[in-house]
Order: sequence, then C-alpha cells, then structure tokens
Amino acid sequence: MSNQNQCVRGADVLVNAHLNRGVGFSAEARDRLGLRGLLPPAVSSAENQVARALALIDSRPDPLGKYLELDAIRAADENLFFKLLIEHTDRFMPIVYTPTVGEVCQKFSHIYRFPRGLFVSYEDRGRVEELVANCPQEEVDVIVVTDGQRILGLGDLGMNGMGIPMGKLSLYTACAGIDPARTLPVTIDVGTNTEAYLNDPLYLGLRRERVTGDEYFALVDEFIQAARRRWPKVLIQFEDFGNHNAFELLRRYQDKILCFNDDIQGTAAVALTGVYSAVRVTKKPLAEQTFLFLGAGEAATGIANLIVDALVDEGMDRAEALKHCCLFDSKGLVTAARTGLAENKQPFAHELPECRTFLEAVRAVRPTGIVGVAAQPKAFDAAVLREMAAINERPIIFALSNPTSRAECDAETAYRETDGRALFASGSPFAPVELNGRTFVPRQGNNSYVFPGLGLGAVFAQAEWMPTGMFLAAARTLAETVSEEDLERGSLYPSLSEVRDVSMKIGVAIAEYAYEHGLARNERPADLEAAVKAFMYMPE
Ligand SMILES: NC(=O)C1=CN([C@@H]2O[C@H](COP(=O)(O)OP(=O)(O)OC[C@H]3O[C@@H](n4cnc5c(N)ncnc54)[C@H](OP(=O)(O)O)[C@@H]3O)[C@@H](O)[C@H]2O)C=CC1
Ligand SMILES: CC(=O)C(=O)O
Ligand SMILES: [Mg+2]
Repeated sequence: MSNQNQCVRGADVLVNAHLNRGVGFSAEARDRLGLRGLLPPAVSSAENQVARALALIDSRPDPLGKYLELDAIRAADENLFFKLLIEHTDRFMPIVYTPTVGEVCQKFSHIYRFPRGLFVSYEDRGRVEELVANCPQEEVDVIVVTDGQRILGLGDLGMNGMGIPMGKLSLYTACAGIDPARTLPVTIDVGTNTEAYLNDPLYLGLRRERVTGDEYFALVDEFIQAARRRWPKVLIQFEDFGNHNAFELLRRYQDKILCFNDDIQGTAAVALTGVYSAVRVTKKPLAEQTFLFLGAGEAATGIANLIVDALVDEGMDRAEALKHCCLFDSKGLVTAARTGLAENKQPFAHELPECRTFLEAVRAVRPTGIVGVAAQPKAFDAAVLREMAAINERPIIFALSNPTSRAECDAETAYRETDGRALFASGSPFAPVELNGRTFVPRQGNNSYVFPGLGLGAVFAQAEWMPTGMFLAAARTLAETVSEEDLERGSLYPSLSEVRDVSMKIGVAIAEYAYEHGLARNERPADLEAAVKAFMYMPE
C-alpha cells in the first residue's frame, strides 16, 4: 500500500476497489481504518467471501450475466475479483475473455456502469496530456490500448472495443501478477464506421466516421508521448487495431519504445508454440512443415514471419524459409502473379497456381498445417479437413479466429473429419471431445498464454524495447511447459490451471533476454526467478 493509500480512511476505503476488502476486513482493520459500523458486524473469512461470490455468479445462467456479476465484484473489491480469477481461471477466463468479452464489447454502451481506464477522443486532441494527468494511477506498468477497429473477428466496434483492453489487463494480473493498480486500459476513439452504433441512442462513443491518415497518427502519437512523459517506463500493448494502422504503428514505434502488437507478435509466439508441440507428435522437424494460412493479415503474417525467423534461427536460408508459409486472403491464394499486394503479404507471394477456393489451395500447396485467422466461420469444412487428413498422417489444424462464432471449425468437427488424427488448437475454448473411445482435450492457441508473461518480463527488467528474439524466447519457453501427457490427450498447450507458473517462466525468459542483450534499464538480480516471483501481485 502506498503512503497515499495509507492515509485513506472510513467510507473512502470502502469505495476504493484497490483498498476495499468489504466484509473481509478484520475487527482490528475496521478500528484502524474507521470502518466500525459501516459494514455488517460479522467478519467473513476469505473462503466465505469466495463462496458468497461464486453463489452470486452461479445465480446468473448466461455468460453475460456472470460477466456483470464479476464486474460488479471488481468495482467493489478488486482483491476478491482477482482471487476468484486466479483460483478459478478455467471457469472464468471464458467470461472475462473470449468468447464472452466479444458480447461485452458489442453491448458495451448498453451495460456500461463503472468508470475504468482512459478514453482519448479525437475531440480531445491537443489536450491529451491533461487527460493522462487525470488518471488516478501514480505509476503504470502496462497500458493496453485499442482504437476498436478490429475487435476479435467482430469488426469495427468503435469505443465499445474498450472491453478488450479491460479483459486483457485482467489477464495480466490474474495470469502474470501485474499489480492491477498499475494497469491502464485505453481506448482511442476516432469514431466508428459501424452504422448501427452511429444510430444507437445509447452509444457512448464519438458519433462520426473514423478519422484517418495524418490526423489519426497525430492523435495516437499525442497519447503515446503523454503517457510516456508521465510513466517513462510503461509498456504499451497495441490490441485489435485495424490492419493497416496496426502494421504502421508497429513500424513507427517497435524499436523506439517499450511496446508490442499482441495480434501480430503475441499471436505469433503462441502459434509457434503450438507448432513446436505438433512437431513433437509428428516427429517431422519444423524444416519439413509447410503452413497454409486462411487470412493474410496481422495474425497470419505475424505468425508466418515468426515461423520464418525460427527456421532461419535453425540455419535455413531466409528465402527458402519463406516458402514454408503460404497465404490465402479474401481474393484467393497469394501468388507471385498477384499485383498490388500489401507490404506484409509480399514476402509470401510464391510461384503457385491461382486458387479461388481454400480447398483448391490446400490441394495445390499440400500443407502439413492450416491456420485459420480470417474470422470466416466454418471455413475449415468437412472437405478441407478430409483433404488435410488424406495428405497428412497427423494434420495440424489451428482454428484461431475469435470469438467462438468466428472459429474456422469446432474441435468436434476437426477430430471427427480427420478420424481423430488432427493436431488441433483454437482461439476460443472448446470442451473435451469423445471420439472412438478416446477423449481429446483441445486447448487454446490464444495469445493469452504469452502476452502476460511477455509483459511481466519486459516490465520487470524495464526493457527499452522488444526485439523478435523475445517472441521466439516466449514461444520456446511456453513449448517447454507442454508435457508428454498433454500431447497424449491432444493438448498442444499446458493447462490453464498452470498459467501463473507458465507466465512466470516466460517472464523470467524475457527478463533474461533483456539482461543478456543490454536492453534492461535495471540490474539483474542474482536469483532472477525468485525476484520475478516476488514481483508478482497476489491477492491477499
Ligand atoms: N487466437 C489468437 O490469439 C488470435 C486470433 N486472432 C483472430 O484472427 C482473426 C483475424 O485477425 P487479424 O489477422 O488481426 O485481422 P486482419 O484484419 O489483419 O486480417 C484478416 C484477414 O482475413 C482475410 N479474409 C477476410 N475474408 C476472407 C475470406 N472470405 N477468405 C479468406 N480470407 C479472408 C483478409 O483478407 P484481405 O487481406 O484480402 O483483406 C485479411 O487478410 C480474428 O478473428 C481474430 O480474433 C487474432 C489475433 C490473435
Ligand atoms: C486473441 C486476440 O487477441 C484476438 O482475437 O484479437
Ligand atoms: Mg487481439
């Protein structure tokens, strides 16, 4: 507790979510803080507080209702909220994160109740420093910022996208122990091109079409400079920006400030882990794998580039490595014959026949793995999956689009259409699948396995910036946590119940990378793992 917090007393404690422990305050604390009489007389044990909260959440049958209960708990008592999230990660991750967070965003203006985070509107240009100064946080370690233009696979949600930075930062705390009082979700609201919101009387964002070009980048830059003036060591995570702006912002800031783009770089690391796990099963090295991506945007080219970097790191020539990844976008297979290709697609434009359907592309490329990152629901249909099973003994099938409604296929279909031979991962969670007397436990190829640890390591070492090597290190560290037992039940990732330990290990690897490469702004502690563990916030 900071000195300033120590001065807070009485009812002010009870309305401060960081400080409030509600009916959990002991008799001694109630006297010390001037709370006697302001709470029901019985002191609740931590177990009873959790039991009461679980009953309340369970009384809501629908996921959105459960989200609203959890959100109300968070607004009143953050300590209890994170206790619930940490003790029941498997149960609550689908509520505070994908898929429910998608619905939360779509309805954000209709369910808005509690102030949280920073809203930087285009109308505030020229005075963003003042907005940043209004933030109550004395210190901020991690900012997750969006402009709401590509929220999961749901499109342009404008200001309503704020649910995503809020959800991501909940995971930063629950999974990697970033102090919640030192996190800041941010939405840069430059308008929306979604007609339904512009016509919705309850919409809380700016009612205008999106600002673009120089004015857009000037506003984002004004925010970044203001945030860094107030919190010079802050990590800025770009999340769910529209495609072109995402690539341009990464190009502008990647090697200048402590930042990363989660959809491009975090996703790349988690997908590469899934590939490393699959390679252990197929016994075919990475150098013998070829991937066909459905999608050619942030996630697709982010993953493809990191696979190429991993191959180059293993000694392969880059030109040769690029041939191991092929892209299929909204116009068909990306080939050398295509003109006007976006810069991120060009390295993957190979000498291949023109293919208009994904099935044709699978037949032409004969990939060992297909990766769905185009938000095209059910695009991996029976024909595609059977073709993959005909070409490969153990086809790699990653349906990474979010939320569940946008998945390229569900787990059951993937296993059924490949006679249980698919090595499957999905962006959003699927329940275990029973097939031919076997139980498959699919896990999530979702950047949530890596961004909390990436951030933890970068913040701990006060890294200057985050080079590609850090994302390779994250992928390899995560891969090492996948056990033979996981692989036997079809899991390419560790269990979510281990996620705090996994994030700690990734954090240590990233911090170590920063110390070894002269990127840290502090001294390496002698026992790095112990120091990272001690740094991690844990609810009381
Ligand atoms: N599991 C995870 O951790 C993550 C999952 N994702 C998911 O991936 C999806 C895409 O995100 P992102 O890459 O950032 O988005 P982008 O907008 O950057 O890319 C979308 C891509 O999909 C392509 N596309 C659109 N329609 C079709 C179609 N009918 N057939 C083939 N391709 C098509 C687009 O083609 P074109 O280039 O021609 O426009 C574009 O290349 C989202 O659903 C998101 O939730 C994203 C990040 C992380
Ligand atoms: C997981 C994630 O970051 C996305 O779907 O955008
Ligand atoms: Mg995202």
